Formats: sequence, C-alpha cells, structure tokens
Amino acid sequence: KEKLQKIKEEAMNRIAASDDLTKLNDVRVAVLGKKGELTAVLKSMKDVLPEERPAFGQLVNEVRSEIEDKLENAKKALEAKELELRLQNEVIDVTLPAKKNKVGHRHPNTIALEEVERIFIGMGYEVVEGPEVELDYYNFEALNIPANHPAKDEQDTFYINNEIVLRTQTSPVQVREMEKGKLPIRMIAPGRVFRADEVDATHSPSFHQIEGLVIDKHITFSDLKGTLEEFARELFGPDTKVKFRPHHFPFTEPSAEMDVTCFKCGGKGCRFCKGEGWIEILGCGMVHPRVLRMSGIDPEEYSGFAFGVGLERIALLKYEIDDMRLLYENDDRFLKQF
Ligand SMILES: CNC(=O)COc1cccc(Nc2cc(Cl)ccn2)c1
Repeated sequence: KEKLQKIKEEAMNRIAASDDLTKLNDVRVAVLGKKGELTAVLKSMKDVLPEERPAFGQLVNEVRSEIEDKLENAKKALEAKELELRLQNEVIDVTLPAKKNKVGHRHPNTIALEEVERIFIGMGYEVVEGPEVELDYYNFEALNIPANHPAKDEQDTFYINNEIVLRTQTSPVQVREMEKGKLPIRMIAPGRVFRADEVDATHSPSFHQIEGLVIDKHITFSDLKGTLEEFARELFGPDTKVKFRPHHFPFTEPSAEMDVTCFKCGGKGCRFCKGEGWIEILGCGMVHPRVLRMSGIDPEEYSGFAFGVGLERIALLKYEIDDMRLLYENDDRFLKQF
C-alpha cells in the first residue's frame, strides 16, 4: 500500500515537472509502460493472498487512472502551450511589403527604337529592313560615294571581299526601296550597322541607326525641317527647339546637322550639353539628284529628303548613360534600371 502511495506521489511530481511532451511521454512509459513501476506492481499480484487480490487490484487501478488523468491533463496543457508558441512564431505580418517578382526589362536601345518608330509610324511612314551584309554598290556607289572616298577605306569599313561589305549605314535599304520605283516613299530603315572604328565610350564596331527617306513631288527643305522639328519635339518634349547647321554628306545636297536644345537645362548650358545648351542629334539633307537618278528616279519630277540618327546616341542621351559599352555588357544591374 505504502509502495503504491510512493509510486503515485513520485509519478505526479515527475508529471508536473515535465515541461515538454517528450519528457511527459517518458514518465508515462516509466510508470505505465511494459516495464513501468506500476505494471511491475500489477505483476506482483501473484504474491498477494488470494482473498486480498480484489481490493489490491482495485487500489492499483485507482492509482493507474489517477496517473493517466494527470498525464492526459498535462499532455493537453503542453499541447496547448506548444500550439500557442507556434502561433506566435509563425504569425505572418500581412502588412509587410510583397517580394518584388523579377520581371524582364526592355533594353534602352529597344525603348529608343520603339519610341522613334512610334513617332514616324504616326506620321504615316513604313518601317523597312534589309540585309546587313551588303553589296558595296548599295552602301557606297548608289549613295554617290565614289570609289576613292575615305569612307570606303578599311579604317572605317569591314570588307567581306572586294564587292561585299558589312553595311556602314542603313541607306542601302532605302536605295533598294527607291529601285522598286513605287512612289511616293515615306519610310524609315532601322537596323544594325558596322564601323571599323576604335572602340571607346561613344563608338562601338556594331551599333544601330535609323534612317528616314521621303520621296515625292515638290518635297522641299522646309518639309525636312518641319518633319525633323516635330520628331525632336515628340522625342525630347514639346519645348524642344531645333537648329540646322550646314554640313556635307555625299548623298545629300544641301546637307545639315540638326541640334536640339538640351533637355536638361533648356538651352542655358550645363555639364550634360558641355555648356553649349545644344546637343547634336542627327544628320539630314535633300537627296542628291545623282542618288535619285542612279536608282531610276527622275530628279526633274521627284525630290526628297533623308536623315540618319544613331540609336545608341538617342538612348545614351535620353537615359544619361555616359558609356556606350554599358549597353552591350549585359550586366543585369545596369539593364534592370530601365
Ligand atoms: C547617323 N547618321 C548621320 O549622321 C547621317 O545620316 C544621314 C544623313 C543624311 C542622309 C542619310 N541617308 C540617305 C539615304 C539615301 Cl537612300 C539618300 C540620301 N541620304 C543619312
């Protein structure tokens, strides 16, 4: 009897002292398990006098159910505590900012190209593409660039062989269009061009240009100025002013270069426009009559203007990128800013 009392007291204390489910289970096994203390007592029943067995057995069962109840309550309490702990640790703060998903980005060149295309498509121009590996006829002769012209030497042009080059501008696409003789023409020719230049912050052997060509009856220099002024305004903002400075290209006469007021300082002069207040954007001019004639267009009947703009130049200006090589290094840290 005393032994049972001791086992019960000891078990109760050990249950109360168990601060987690594992320890509690250890107590259950130690007392009620196959080799448990109470089980041992039950096994010693055979030594008890037969007439005392019923009372004894009842006593043992009482102790066992008291211990089982205590174990059960302790188990429930510990489970509740564990759940409470988990609820505190696993709480999700829904007010935290969401993780930004990594999404793709358009390259600055792509953004600039799509912007320029949108402007001229809006003016009714067609976008035409052509071969990057070109006959030197279309890249030079048809553009009134004579055989011994410096632009043709190997310092500036990649030759595949004596007749075939990597095009140095997208004008050949326009010559091919003029040859078709379907007039009037209003087109832009975007695409990759190649120069055997030195590579530096503003030159790359392979870059992109967009050229424009308008051929119709009675096209004048003022059509050129009006069109390119509108282009500049749509690209750099409505307050942009333009100016045309006389220049020379073999394929246009007269020729000009167009500057726009610096969109950073509005024309006062700043670091960005090197204090000039103006930034050169493109070259242009009235298509040279010899170029028209070589492509089968009568300069007495038709006239036209053309222009060429460097795509990287637009992208570098618009996004204030100071080294063209950044456009080609595919550094995600740079590209994901656009
Ligand atoms: C970045 N480009 C520049 O600085 C200058 O580009 C220019 C300038 C003037 C005209 C043209 N293209 C052209 C095309 C034909 Cl088919 C006939 C006449 N001209 C390109």
